[in-house]
Amino acid sequence: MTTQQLIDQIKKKKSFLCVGLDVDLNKIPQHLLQTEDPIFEFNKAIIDATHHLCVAYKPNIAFFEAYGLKGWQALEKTINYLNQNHPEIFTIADAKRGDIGNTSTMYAKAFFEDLAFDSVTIAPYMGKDSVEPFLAFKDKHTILLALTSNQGAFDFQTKLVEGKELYKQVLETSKTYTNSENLMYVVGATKAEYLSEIRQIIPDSFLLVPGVGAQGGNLQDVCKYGMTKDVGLLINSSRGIIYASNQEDFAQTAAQKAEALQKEMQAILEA
Ligand SMILES: O=C(O)c1cc(=O)[nH]c(=O)n1[C@@H]1O[C@H](COP(=O)(O)O)[C@@H](O)[C@H]1O
Repeated sequence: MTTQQLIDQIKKKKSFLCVGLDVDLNKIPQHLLQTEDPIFEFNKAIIDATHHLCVAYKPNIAFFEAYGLKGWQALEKTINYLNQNHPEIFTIADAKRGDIGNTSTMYAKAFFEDLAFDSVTIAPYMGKDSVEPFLAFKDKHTILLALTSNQGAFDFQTKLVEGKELYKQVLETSKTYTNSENLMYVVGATKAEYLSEIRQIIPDSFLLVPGVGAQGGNLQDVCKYGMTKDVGLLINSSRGIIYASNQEDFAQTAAQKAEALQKEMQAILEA
């Protein structure tokens, strides 16, 4: 998917919501456990109930890998279901990969070609030759971890390296990579106060912003400091939406939570 197609979808739906699919069999409604593929059935129900309210889905690969072969098959069914039924929706493989060049190429093939995701999250710390293999894919997007939502972000990312915070070095250096127009970045919603400075370095790039809801990040602050003329934001919520109910009404309740966020986004876009 091109960035322009994503922007068009945001404008049409008046939403920049990304629903995170972090499926935990201990948290999903009991009745789904009787089905042949509880992970896929859960995702399908959530997608059917929320696709008109969001512009992206982000399956977190850990939650599939944890269930072995069945988990990976459920991931494949989920991305195929999205690509076949909702091709306009932006898909993110939250895999946080990155390795030496030839290995990164294989990761890129796995997520961009075999599974046909639009984007994948990547850890930047192995540098240029670990990121560029992902950037080589046309109309696919590489979402680099810049300043993450968790407390551990302060261990390294905000530390000064040659007089500049490491996450700023990541932003600046990544702009020099071949095909850097295919880059997006992760900035946690819990780090909204850093967004003004981040926008000075990457004024137009899309940001994937996790951490609203369960982690306490604030949507209004993120938009105030991080929004661009083309919105430039994908706000992710996982647990706050998909586990709002663990009863038979789970998909309907998820849709209510998604709609509340979408309405908040619409109000910001129309302000
Ligand atoms: O790359 C991510 O998506 C990510 C980066 C980050 O800094 N913080 C973060 O929470 N995430 C992911 O975003 C999702 C957040 O989930 P909730 O806190 O349940 O909304 C999880 O899948 C995390 O792995």
